[in-house]
Amino acid sequence: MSTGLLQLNHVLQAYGEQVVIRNLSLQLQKGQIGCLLGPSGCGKTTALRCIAGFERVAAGEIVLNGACVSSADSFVPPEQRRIGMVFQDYALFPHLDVTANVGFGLHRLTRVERERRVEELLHVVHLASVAKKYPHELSGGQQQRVALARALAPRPDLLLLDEPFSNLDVSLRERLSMEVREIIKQQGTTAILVTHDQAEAFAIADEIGVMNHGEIQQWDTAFNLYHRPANRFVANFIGQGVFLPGKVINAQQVEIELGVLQGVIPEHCDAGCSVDVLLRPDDIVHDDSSTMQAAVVHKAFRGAEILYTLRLAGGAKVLALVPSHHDHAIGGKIGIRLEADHIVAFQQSEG
Ligand SMILES: Nc1ncnc2c1ncn2[C@@H]1O[C@H](COP(=O)(O)OP(=O)(O)OP(=O)(O)O)[C@@H](O)[C@H]1O
Repeated sequence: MSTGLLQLNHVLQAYGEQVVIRNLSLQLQKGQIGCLLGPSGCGKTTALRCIAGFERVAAGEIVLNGACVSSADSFVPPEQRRIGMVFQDYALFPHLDVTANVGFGLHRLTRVERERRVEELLHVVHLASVAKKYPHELSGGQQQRVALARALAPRPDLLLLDEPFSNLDVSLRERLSMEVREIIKQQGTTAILVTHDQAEAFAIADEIGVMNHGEIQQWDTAFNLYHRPANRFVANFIGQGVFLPGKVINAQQVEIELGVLQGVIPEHCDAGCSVDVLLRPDDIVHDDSSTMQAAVVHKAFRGAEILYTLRLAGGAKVLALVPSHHDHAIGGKIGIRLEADHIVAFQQSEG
């Protein structure tokens, strides 16, 4: 069986006494885009720096293309790892034009080969028209595409992207994220992105590792992180939602104030067990004909939808994502219905 292009096995890294990443394991197949997502200080950048070879690991191993590049007693320097990097601040050479920036790492090629590769990449990143411009003459989005083209030019085995869009405004971020995914896929490159922005992670990555306190909490697709979070941290960190108290009825049913949910209940929960049930804003449907009424306490206009915060009769609050033509005033009541097709619940004693 293939071991993948990149494999981290139980990596541990520390700055002095402070352990920054622990028991970090992941695997990426060739051509796959992975992402490390987590709050500030959780160790994402350190993990990326270990993969790049800017930091050594204290235990565990990093295997690239079948060869161990880092362990407690072996270390391959960064320049021998065939890794490309894209940073938050682009790090372009200000005195070189776009063509020279992109061609910078191609000194091993002949002049003709180099020109051909640069031309090809400028076409791929849609920058052929600014080939002779200098970095300061470009927009932030254009500069980041130059940085991407420069990193991809030498055909690295692995591309690392460290918060590549955090200097860009939100609308551009989303568009560029999708564009960057297409470019990486078109080049067949394997990549890892580090970000604290889940929209960015969802737009780019095939699989995402949610990190907290130096550990991966769940490595999964965006869909599963949202719909099947492995623990409370992932449930809270990904998407929006609230927890409502519930009682397990049997192995397939949990009762909450809004009704009975069908699905798989948490392990070790018998009938009568108290649980916290996660409800996403899309689990609550606005329904004028429903007898169940909830009071509008807050509303956030999102364009196509309004995110309502609603108070149930028993006092608990839930969120509901409702098409924005259903415009209700704060203080008013609306009919709602539970429409969740599975159960996400954690035992009340669970941390
Ligand atoms: N060179 C260093 N020396 C000592 N401690 C460091 C060093 N670099 C990072 N740390 C510490 O390691 C921890 C993880 O930092 P890291 O930059 O990996 O987190 P991060 O998840 O990338 O955070 P952010 O999203 O804020 O960049 C932090 O507590 C940080 O203070």
